Amino acid sequence: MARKNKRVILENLEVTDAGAKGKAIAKAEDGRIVFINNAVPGDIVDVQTTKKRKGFFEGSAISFSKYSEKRVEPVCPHFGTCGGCKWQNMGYEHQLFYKHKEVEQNLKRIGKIELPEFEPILGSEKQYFYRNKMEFSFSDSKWLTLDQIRSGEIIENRNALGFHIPGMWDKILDLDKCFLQADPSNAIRDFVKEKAEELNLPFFNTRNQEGLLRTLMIRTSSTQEVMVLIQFYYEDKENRELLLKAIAEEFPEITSLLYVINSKGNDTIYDQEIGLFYGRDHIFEEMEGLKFKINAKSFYQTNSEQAYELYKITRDFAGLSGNELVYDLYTGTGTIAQFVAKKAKKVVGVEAVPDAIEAAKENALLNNIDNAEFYVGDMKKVFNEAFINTHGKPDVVITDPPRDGMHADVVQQLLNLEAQRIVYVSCNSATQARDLALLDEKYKVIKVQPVDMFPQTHHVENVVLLEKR
Ligand SMILES: C[S@@+](CC[C@H](N)C(=O)[O-])C[C@H]1O[C@@H](n2cnc3c(N)ncnc32)[C@H](O)[C@@H]1O
Repeated sequence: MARKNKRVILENLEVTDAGAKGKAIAKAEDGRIVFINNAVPGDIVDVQTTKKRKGFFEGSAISFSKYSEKRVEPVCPHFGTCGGCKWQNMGYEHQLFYKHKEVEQNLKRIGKIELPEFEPILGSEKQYFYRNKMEFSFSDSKWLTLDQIRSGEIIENRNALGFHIPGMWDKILDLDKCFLQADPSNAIRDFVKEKAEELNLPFFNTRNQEGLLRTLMIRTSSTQEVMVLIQFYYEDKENRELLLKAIAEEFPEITSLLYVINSKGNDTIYDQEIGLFYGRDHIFEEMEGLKFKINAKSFYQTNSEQAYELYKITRDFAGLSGNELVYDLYTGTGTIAQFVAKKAKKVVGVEAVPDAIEAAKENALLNNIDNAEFYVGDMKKVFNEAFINTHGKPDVVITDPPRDGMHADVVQQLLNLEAQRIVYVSCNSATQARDLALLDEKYKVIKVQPVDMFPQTHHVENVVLLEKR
């Protein structure tokens, strides 16, 4: 194993592409692909390898003999250390180009199906401060940069509140500023850290599982409401209340101040009881007059403005006239279902998470939507003949599965169903391409529209319209 990964330096590589997990791509002299961190297409670089396999290398650019014209100066002081925005050093028009290219290559190479000309990728109007939800971790063992270590300076305060260093479960980057969520996000995070230190509250140590403060979640919304949740490792009522009271006083714009006492090994809150310190236990998002109630555990698309664009494309591709029975598979909290309900006879949403279905039903009531029904279930199990007999054969199916795509049994059931149209929304065009290849037996791809929901990252959403042959 050690031999396999023996580090070498590959000199003078011309970076020609970007894609796979945000890495830049070049070809080594022996023809092997090299996946490179910290480089941009057009750079000429020397690469220190970190991984060596039969068909490829992985590594980081260590010196540059030419800088690409596609480069821009990253705005964030944490670029390069923080794993969040790997493409911040590439102009936005180039980010869009490589996202579009990745979708196209996946659909062509993996799908191997007949494709129409793609719609140009839809960029996000906001390229920074577009997220409505951020989660930060507390740690008493802050990540030190190489410069800090080399300086020999003794850094006594190792408290941090920020993001995990990529690939390091116990090391947290202490953030000065993050460009992903609009104010008051940065101000709240900074204040919480300062106040916690003033109160001498211990930051968490993941390795030893000790310390009081675990995570901070901030949600902002298009209705200008703000939700803040602090996760504690154990109950220390006096200090918990001191900290939360100080936050409430400093930020009157917070409409929902929550806490969790979580003594488990991991810090997911989904199986934990949420405590309400101040305000309501939820905030609202609004889209085209529809209201969506969001609690601490709710899923909601993290780029609200671009989610609206994505949903409009989805509804447009569905081509509804008002008479159709629509299935919305993997419906989450039923946002797409409610978004298309006005234009359909009836919508049936299916989702595996019971809480999400509860929220979908509550939101439908809130929005006076009486032609949408929601059911809990694992698609692979519930999407059967009995389900179809109960709810009817759909005219249109909208499907928005997780990154793994659809289970082969679900695809087979879609083939059996023979709905006139399928609109396939995906956050992973590789698995989408695999599923499209299976659907090709009965469906032709009519339209393809990539959408950028996450500027500065390599992630890309893709909407495909299929029609029955
Ligand atoms: C990409 S999200 C789509 C959410 C929703 N369409 C939206 O725009 O908010 C995928 C959803 O699929 C659900 N899911 C994952 N696996 C599932 C399965 N096997 N059966 C049903 N739902 C599943 C997840 O819980 C998640 O809500």
